[in-house]
Amino acid sequence: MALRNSSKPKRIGVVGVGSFGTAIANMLAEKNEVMVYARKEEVVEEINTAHRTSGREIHPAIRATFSPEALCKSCNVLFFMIPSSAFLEVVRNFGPFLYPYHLIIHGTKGLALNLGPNDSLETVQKLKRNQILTMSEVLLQETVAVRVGCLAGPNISKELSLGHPAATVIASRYNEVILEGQRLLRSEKFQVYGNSDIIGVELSGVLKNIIAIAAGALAGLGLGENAKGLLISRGLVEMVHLSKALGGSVQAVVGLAGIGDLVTTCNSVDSRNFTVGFRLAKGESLDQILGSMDEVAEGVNTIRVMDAFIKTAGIRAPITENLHRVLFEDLAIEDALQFLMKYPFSVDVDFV
Ligand SMILES: NC(=O)C1=CN([C@@H]2O[C@H](COP(=O)(O)OP(=O)(O)OC[C@H]3O[C@@H](n4cnc5c(N)ncnc54)[C@H](O)[C@@H]3O)[C@@H](O)[C@H]2O)C=CC1
Ligand SMILES: O=C(CO)COP(=O)(O)O
Repeated sequence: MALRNSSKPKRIGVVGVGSFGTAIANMLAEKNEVMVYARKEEVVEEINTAHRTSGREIHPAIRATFSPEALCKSCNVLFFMIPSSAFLEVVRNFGPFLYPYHLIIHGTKGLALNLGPNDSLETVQKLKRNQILTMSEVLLQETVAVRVGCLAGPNISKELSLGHPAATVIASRYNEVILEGQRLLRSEKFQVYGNSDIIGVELSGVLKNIIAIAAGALAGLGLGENAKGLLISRGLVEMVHLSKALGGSVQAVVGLAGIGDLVTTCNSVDSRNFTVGFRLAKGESLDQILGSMDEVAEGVNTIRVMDAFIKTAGIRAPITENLHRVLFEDLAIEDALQFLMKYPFSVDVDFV
């Protein structure tokens, strides 16, 4: 089994040049040779000649390829920066070219399903834990890669691209993944923390999107900062319970990837999840909103997945359950809010 590829110095690979992939590739390019993968030939051409794509500047030193094989041969470290809806397909395309010496860090804040070939969320309706995969679980299940990590934290890509100060968490069971992520990304403007609870950190990034949709809805209804404080604190409690039920630690949720990202996303008009909630509250339908967005709002699918899990696990997650009704069962946002205000939350903090 090849554990290390010791040939000449390698580039750092980035898979996906959307909003977040571009921001991370540009940050990596400040101190590393970087190669990005895009599936479309014209996007590769545009990056290599004009150093831009979709209106975003690409660091002139970055090279692009549309070949998974070329990327895997050129790079020992790969950052997967694609939406969860495409993650399995992309990982399967890369699988034949990945070896155990590859170190992979993903930045995806969504979930995948592990169902039979003829099953879907509609047909199964209830989900057990082993039918839900975080992206690190997809990587470990689908490839021979071992040293896998995730990157999560309050990292709105637009702000990263402007060079505003920020921080993230690299989580992995392998300390060398954390150290390598820190070495590659840390700068005067970007702090990188480590955490060994990769599942807890991934789930923190995934679950805060649900609360961000709710925060956008509160803002859209013009309900003020007291209501937002209430939502963020109850949302944190709900994130802890859901994360624990899925195998994450409390410690991960109360860290940068949990509460840090929760506060950022619940306050940012640049958050796609916040925007979905805001526009819903302004009267648009979910289909209208998703049909007009070019970028992914992971929280919408996460609410579907978590609602199906909640039903099976027998836990209560009133914010998620009510948002599910709003998004998929035509409950009015105002009625969901009424329900939540009458919900008998009695203990302030019940997880420490
Ligand atoms: N944009 C942000 O501020 C942040 C995003 N994230 C997470 O990063 C992930 C990606 O988000 P964004 O970059 O914002 O999304 P995006 O929608 O801007 O870009 C997604 C990229 O994936 C590519 N892609 C989609 N399907 C593909 C396929 N089948 N094969 C190859 N490439 C494919 C697209 O071409 C595009 O380059 C999401 O899970 C998101 O939650 C995390 C932190 C911040
Ligand atoms: O996760 C993010 C910032 O940390 C980005 O949030 P959105 O996906 O809602 O834009």
